[in-house]
Amino acid sequence: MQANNIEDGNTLFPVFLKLENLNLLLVGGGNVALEKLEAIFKNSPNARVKLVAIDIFNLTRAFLSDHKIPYEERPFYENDLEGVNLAIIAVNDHDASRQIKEACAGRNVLANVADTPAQCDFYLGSVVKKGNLKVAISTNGKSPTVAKRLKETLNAALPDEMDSLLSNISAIRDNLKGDFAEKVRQLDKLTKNLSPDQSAGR
Ligand SMILES: C[C@@]1(CC(=O)O)C2=NC(=C\c3[nH]c(c(CCC(=O)O)c3CC(=O)O)Cc3[nH]c(c(CC(=O)O)c3CCC(=O)O)/C=C3\N/C(=C\2)[C@@H](CCC(=O)O)[C@]3(C)CC(=O)O)/[C@H]1CCC(=O)O
Ligand SMILES: NC(=O)c1ccc[n+]([C@@H]2O[C@H](COP(=O)([O-])OP(=O)(O)OC[C@H]3O[C@@H](n4cnc5c(N)ncnc54)[C@H](O)[C@@H]3O)[C@@H](O)[C@H]2O)c1
Repeated sequence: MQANNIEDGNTLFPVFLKLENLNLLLVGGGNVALEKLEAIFKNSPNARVKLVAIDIFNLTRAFLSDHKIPYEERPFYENDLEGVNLAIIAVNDHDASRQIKEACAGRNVLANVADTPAQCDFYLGSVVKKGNLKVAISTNGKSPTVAKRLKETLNAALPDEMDSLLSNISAIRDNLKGDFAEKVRQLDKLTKNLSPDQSAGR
């Protein structure tokens, strides 16, 4: 089954993962592995990650030490997938990359294959974060650079007060009385001004 046919429009289904509850294996210790580590730990500081790479670059090694991430400096072995839920394959050898992806598929481990978008079960997104608010952007693999630029635009456009707004609404939400429909009605009314169409809501 093809995970994502990038020729037929954007069929990706976005989700937000709780990486502190999942085991992630990162294969590769070079520049891309470091970028993926930075992206993971910026979002999920308690992510459960281990890394395996033949050679680990100094900057990657420093990041691993700083974040107390377990690693082994050797080639990938299939046993590395024991207990693993997700894998990111960031190696500079296409044959090895494909073989590691096949090993993942054989064990139902979802894999991101950094050198081959067509083989990815999931992509990483470009992430805008304002406190509790998180917006993830994907261009369906067409242009990560455009995703990065959109991130910068949204980051500038979203007010910094977004987090206090979320905290206030969350407190109100916890104290709402009534049945589900009544709660939805009250929350829609309270947040009406956030919609560009201010007549929206019930
Ligand atoms: C969003 C972000 C998340 C992250 O990595 O954290 C991310 N790439 C980022 C940056 C970035 N990546 C690349 C450049 C160089 C310029 C350029 O090529 O545009 C830059 C820009 C830069 O670094 O400035 C090169 C590149 N990337 C991929 C390939 C392979 C290929 O396309 O064949 C190549 C070519 C390798 C080569 O030529 O050798 C593939 C993927 N990169 C993705 C995500 C997935 C699709 C996301 C989507 O749907 O939009 C996907 C498919 C798989 C994946 O990696 O998950 C992060 C945003 C940073 C931010 O937010 O600041
Ligand atoms: N998806 C993205 O965002 C993105 C961005 C740029 C580049 N890329 C692609 O990602 C790949 C990796 O790029 P890089 O700059 O990190 O390369 P790199 O040369 O900096 O690092 C490659 C790493 O893979 C390791 N490795 C190779 N074979 C291995 C094996 N069998 N088992 C364990 N480790 C192994 C090496 O030891 C090294 O640590 C390239 O193919 C590149 O084209 C992807």
